[in-house]
Amino acid sequence: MTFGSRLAAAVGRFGSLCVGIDPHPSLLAAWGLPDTPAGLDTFSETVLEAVAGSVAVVKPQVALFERHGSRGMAVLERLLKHSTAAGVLTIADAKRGDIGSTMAGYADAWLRDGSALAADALTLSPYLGFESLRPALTAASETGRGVFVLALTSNPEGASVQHVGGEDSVARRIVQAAAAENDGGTPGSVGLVIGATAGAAVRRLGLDLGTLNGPILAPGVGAQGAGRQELLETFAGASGVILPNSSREILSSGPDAARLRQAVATAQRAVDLSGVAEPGTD
Ligand SMILES: O=C(O)c1cc(=O)[nH]c(=O)n1[C@@H]1O[C@H](COP(=O)(O)O)[C@@H](O)[C@H]1O
Repeated sequence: MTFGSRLAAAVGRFGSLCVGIDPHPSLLAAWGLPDTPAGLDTFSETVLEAVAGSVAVVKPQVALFERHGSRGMAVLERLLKHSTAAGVLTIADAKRGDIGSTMAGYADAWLRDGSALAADALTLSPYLGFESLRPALTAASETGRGVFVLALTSNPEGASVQHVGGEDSVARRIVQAAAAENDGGTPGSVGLVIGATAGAAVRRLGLDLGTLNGPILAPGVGAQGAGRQELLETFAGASGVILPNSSREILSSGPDAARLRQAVATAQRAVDLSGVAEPGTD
């Protein structure tokens, strides 16, 4: 079964919220945990336990494991395995992108069966050229995994690259290139990352999100200020699954499991777009 189909099924069951597992040093401190691999492990397992059975997908932020070297990455390996065992899909947020020959190494690490770091999907940066991502696209397609390619990121600096080109902007080309990877039938497994805060740019650059036939990861909910209204405005023209991601806002309610669950439920309600009229239709 493809990632696109597995994701659609999981979202149908649990809703579309993606919970980011971002063990920032400040959050570890707030939870009374040491900034060590053991602290990361307790943090990650507590979040997973709180969300298992109620969310479709988690997104561990790789940098925050990598800063602890091999022992941090071992914690991430365990988290990926335990998430799968708990029936929660994983998006490894590593934002990988390299020249083709060495991109194959990243693809083997994150998207191949038997790799200790294999996740259900991986975030990719296309700014060495979309085609340089081919080894990851191939590995994902061969193993039933997915990718999320950065198109319009939620940080203000992204505009200096992604908005370049006017009507034929860099972001627009990324959207078109990703859409070309997804055939029209089953839900595609080549997704995009578009910040939930990027609605004005989506409109100004004229991005057509209706033809992607793949999922869109939408970080920026909560700590970065986006909510239901921003999601509606940004993704009014989209047709596939939208995965709003919230990390710090949810995580700051830990370490108490009941409070974490409550924060997840609150975020799920905030991003639930079902039954909401589209802007301008009321
Ligand atoms: O690829 C991402 O996930 C990502 C892309 C983007 O444009 N903006 C963005 O914030 N992210 C990630 O989404 C998460 C957002 O975290 P919070 O702002 O704490 O909810 C972090 O892990 C970011 O690295």
